[in-house]
Amino acid sequence: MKVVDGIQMKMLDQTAMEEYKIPGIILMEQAGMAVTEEIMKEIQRQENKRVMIICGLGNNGGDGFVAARHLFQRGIPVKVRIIGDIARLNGDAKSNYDILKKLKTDIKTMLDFQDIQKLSDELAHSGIVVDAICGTGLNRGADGLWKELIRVINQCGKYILSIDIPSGVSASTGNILDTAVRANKTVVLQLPKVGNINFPGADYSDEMIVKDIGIPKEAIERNNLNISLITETMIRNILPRRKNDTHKGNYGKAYIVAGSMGMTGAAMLTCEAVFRSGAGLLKVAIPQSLNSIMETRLIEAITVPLPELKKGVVGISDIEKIIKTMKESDVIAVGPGSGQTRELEEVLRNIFEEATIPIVLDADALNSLAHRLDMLKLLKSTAVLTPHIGEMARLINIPIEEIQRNKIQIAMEFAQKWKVILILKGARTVIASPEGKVFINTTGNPGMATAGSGDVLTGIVTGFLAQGIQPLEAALAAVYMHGAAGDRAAVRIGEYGLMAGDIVVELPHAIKEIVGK
Ligand SMILES: NC(=O)C1=CN([C@@H]2O[C@H](COP(=O)(O)OP(=O)(O)OC[C@H]3O[C@@H](n4cnc5c(N)ncnc54)[C@H](O)[C@@H]3O)[C@@H](O)[C@H]2O)[C@@H](O)CC1
Ligand SMILES: Nc1ncnc2c1ncn2[C@@H]1O[C@H](COP(=O)(O)OP(=O)(O)O)[C@@H](O)[C@H]1O
Ligand SMILES: [K+]
Repeated sequence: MKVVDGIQMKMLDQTAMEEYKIPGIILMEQAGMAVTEEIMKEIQRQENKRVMIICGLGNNGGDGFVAARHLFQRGIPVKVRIIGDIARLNGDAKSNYDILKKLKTDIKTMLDFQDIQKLSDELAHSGIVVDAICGTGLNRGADGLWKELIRVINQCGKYILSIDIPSGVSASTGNILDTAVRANKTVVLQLPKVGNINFPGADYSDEMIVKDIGIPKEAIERNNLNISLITETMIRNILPRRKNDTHKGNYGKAYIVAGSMGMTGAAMLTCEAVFRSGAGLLKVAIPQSLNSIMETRLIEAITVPLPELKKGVVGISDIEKIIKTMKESDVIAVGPGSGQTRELEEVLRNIFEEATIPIVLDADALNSLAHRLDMLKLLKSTAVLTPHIGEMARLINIPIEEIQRNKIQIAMEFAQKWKVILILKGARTVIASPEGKVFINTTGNPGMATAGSGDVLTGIVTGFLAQGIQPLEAALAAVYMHGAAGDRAAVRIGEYGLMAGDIVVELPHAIKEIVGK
């Protein structure tokens, strides 16, 4: 499913109106009707059926006017309060205001703090509050009267339904510009906005329902929208069913270079995830002194002990052995628990120069790259980078907070600039492709914020790549399944005690649910 930012939604509205000749007032009518439908559902559930609709002066407010009219016609007690001077109403919103006025509904404007206080008193008698203050048109933080209005709405304790996006949330990023309405439900118009999906906007949107307002599918396709939500259907189409007449050779040879003294566990988790995502064979290169630990725990993998220059870490002296095994493999992953050394940079340089297979780079491989991003230019094959936000900050030398505020834009620019697939991990992982496509993942839960869960993701991407799934598709499927496995684990044992190993345990079940066997 496509997701849009504020600008893309405006373009889409324009395409519908200008090229498909759909009058804006018809779109607004459908938006208002969709909202009415949802309000009517809530009215069935609420004892107090009085509705208060709070409108701004833009088209979001216009949607509110339409809903007010439909509720009025159905005999529902409804009041409309407008924030700002109605002399500034125009276009379709003005037309709908005029109709409401003629119908002699209870409409008042709010121009000062006293009016907001009056609203506060009135809200005590309302059952449902509709937030139609502002939608995709938000252009700055809600301050002054708006701030007070939002405070009063949030404190009223009534059921709050937002139209399109809770007022105060940026549709393009999900950031809260100062303050925002905390909705119980958001009726999202036509397509989800980035701000409904990304945090913190997703928390403010709460329960969401996407409603068609009549923008033609063709118009949506024509706009070349570059952001999508990863859906279950998408993943079902990516992950093939296993054919009967096959052997382990058909499911690929994965090669992992991971682990160092004190971090053998990272390598272990990655390797287990490789097998649990269906790869046929796995070789793991591990510093010699750690080999016996690895062999005891992971009996299915073949270990390739590396002679060590320094005890417990991979070094440049190992490179010939690494390259030789790489040339016999279908995918290589480097980094989980590798330890950050100057030597690892050199190991990476050699791998980049020689590899013709997909490369997955995680953790210490990314930290090593941070000083030498230019090395990515050496790549002859596709690389998938899996930084969390801290690693991303180190990679591009931008503060964490700035990346957090602008995840999509930053991920997109990085993937395009360096021609890699970027998996920017977190609560709502963003995947960006060299072609400028961006995907947002919604599976996963805070229980996964625990040591080693990133190593598991690296193993899943590597496992899917080993099986010949195309890099972007492998990244999408891995991120989705990683979250889905985490969600299963959270259902079983809760979020508190969830450990990375639990994600590995649930992974095959999560895959089976999607693939069917
Ligand atoms: N043809 C269209 O464009 C349609 C738009 N629709 C609705 O219209 C919304 C977008 O409408 P608009 O672009 O008119 O804008 P909004 O209605 O979202 O915003 C209203 C106005 O508030 C002002 N504003 C923004 N931030 C403010 C702040 N912090 N403090 C004070 N004032 C502020 C701006 O001047 C803006 O024009 C969508 O979210 C959707 O609900 C729907 O009616 C469907 C059709
Ligand atoms: N709140 C959350 N919601 C969804 N996924 C999460 C959440 N917290 C963490 N995750 C996922 O867990 C993984 C954590 O990875 P990472 O930080 O690299 O862990 P580690 O370095 O310990 O292996 C990422 O894939 C991330 O998307
Ligand atoms: K709104």
